[in-house]
Amino acid sequence: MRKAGGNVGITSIPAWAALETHYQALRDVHLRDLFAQDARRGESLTAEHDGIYLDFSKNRVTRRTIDLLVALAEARGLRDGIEAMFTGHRVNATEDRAVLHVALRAPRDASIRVDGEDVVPKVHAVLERMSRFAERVRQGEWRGFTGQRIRNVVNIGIGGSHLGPEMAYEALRDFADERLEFRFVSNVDGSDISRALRDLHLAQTLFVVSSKTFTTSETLTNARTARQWVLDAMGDPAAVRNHFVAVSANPTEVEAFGIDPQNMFEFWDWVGGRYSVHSAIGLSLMLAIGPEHFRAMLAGARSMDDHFRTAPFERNLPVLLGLLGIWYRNFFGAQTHAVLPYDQRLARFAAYLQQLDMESNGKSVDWAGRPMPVDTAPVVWGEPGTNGQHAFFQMLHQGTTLVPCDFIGTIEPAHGLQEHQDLLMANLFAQTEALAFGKTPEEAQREGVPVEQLAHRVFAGNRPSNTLLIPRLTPYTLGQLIALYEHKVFTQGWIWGVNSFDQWGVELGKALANRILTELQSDDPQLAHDSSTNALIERYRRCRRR
Ligand SMILES: O=P(O)(O)OC[C@H]1O[C@](O)(CO)[C@@H](O)[C@@H]1O
Repeated sequence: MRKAGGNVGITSIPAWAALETHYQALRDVHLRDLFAQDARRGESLTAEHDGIYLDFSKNRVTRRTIDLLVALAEARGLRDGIEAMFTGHRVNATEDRAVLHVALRAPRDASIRVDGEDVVPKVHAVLERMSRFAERVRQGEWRGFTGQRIRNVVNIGIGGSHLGPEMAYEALRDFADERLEFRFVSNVDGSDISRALRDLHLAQTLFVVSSKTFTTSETLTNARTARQWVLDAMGDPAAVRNHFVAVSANPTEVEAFGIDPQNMFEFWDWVGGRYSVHSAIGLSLMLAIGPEHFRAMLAGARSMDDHFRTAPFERNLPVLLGLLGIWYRNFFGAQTHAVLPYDQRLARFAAYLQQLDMESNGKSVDWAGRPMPVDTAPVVWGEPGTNGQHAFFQMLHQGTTLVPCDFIGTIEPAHGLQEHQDLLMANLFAQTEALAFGKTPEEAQREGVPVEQLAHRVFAGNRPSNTLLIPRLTPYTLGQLIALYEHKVFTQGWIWGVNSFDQWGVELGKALANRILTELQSDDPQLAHDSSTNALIERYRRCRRR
């Protein structure tokens, strides 16, 4: 099969050269002029799918830019890449694995084969097991060891086994069963688990240990601590059965940890950790919002999957977001990308996207191991509006760095405070307008700004943004939003020609930490690191509590 981005270096193809030339002509054109030249720009440079509206008119592009970017996607074989992913080809070439998070939301009657086996029935079988289990806990049938009803659920996981469920739980709390309390523990820093458990009654607490590999040291350390506390509280190893379930792709390690495989919910090596929120990794979320809402989230993601697979690139939301990202990263040299949800419920969305984007495309070699001739993943970051406006927006408006932004707004809130909502949305629209159009010295002077302050009080503008509007934040629309960004990341990775589905870059630090851990816990003076690391270890050893 063809690999990501074909075999020719991205900068050597005519589509890239055409974009270079076009960039030279457009780089100094102001958004003010682009809007002045086309009165309908704000309506025409938009795209919509199933209620999700994207306004990309406040980008430094013309229709021709989009055509050239689409031509780049075509030249890099994106259409084939999408088909390869959706049909179970091993697009994760370095790990020789299929990439099938889309199978997690495939309808029951679909068929997607990996090594000749249809994976869709397996997906639905696990979903049904999860649903039965979630209902038993929510109805109070699944009890703690001493017979008490489960009131607290603690998800223990990290990275993809944490960020997705935590983000989605925060987003969808309005749909959650209020009789249950949810906590998400990830950091190996003991303050995380001790704070999470401090006020919980362990006899009423269920731990969901989530780890694809079930070898991740942070998760296993936290899970061992939780297990010990449960054993101390209940005084009987049999209590583990009532208080611990696992979500994993590794039944052997789950059993070795002491969790009955009957209490394990499975997913598979063709689901990447950062793409796993729709798998059994979503169990804690399902416990919170219930199986029906969880299935609605899958349906939303499926709607975006179908759109990504079939819509023409110039109207394809994930493809457009991906192409615009490439335009800024590779032609304007933008180093970061801000994601700014004007919805407090999406407070963890940027953190979730950081892993999705940066762990996927933060690569400096292509799929064949050749050095990348162009930059790949930007630094993804962000905070909800309007909070960010009172923190870092100064830099977005007047700093020396170009930061393309995605603004995400929800039209209808879940609360009835319409005045708050109008103010929130007024701020969102105002920010995108201010970033794009700025304020000229003449405008500032007309407002009475004294000449000596003029330089400080003008806004250059021409700072690009996308605006995404969603009708309501529901399980369905959250599913759409997650799939939108998953496919944006795929689009970029495929066009750049990197493998978006491995993460070897996290291994070196892990291996060194294991070695240093032994050294921290021994008095052997022999240290063979660099002088800085040696001195830090020695200082810690001298001062640490014994
Ligand atoms: O689910 P696991 O196997 O515990 O891994 C957790 C996370 O660790 C990573 O492997 C990187 O350290 C991520 O890709 C993954 O989401």
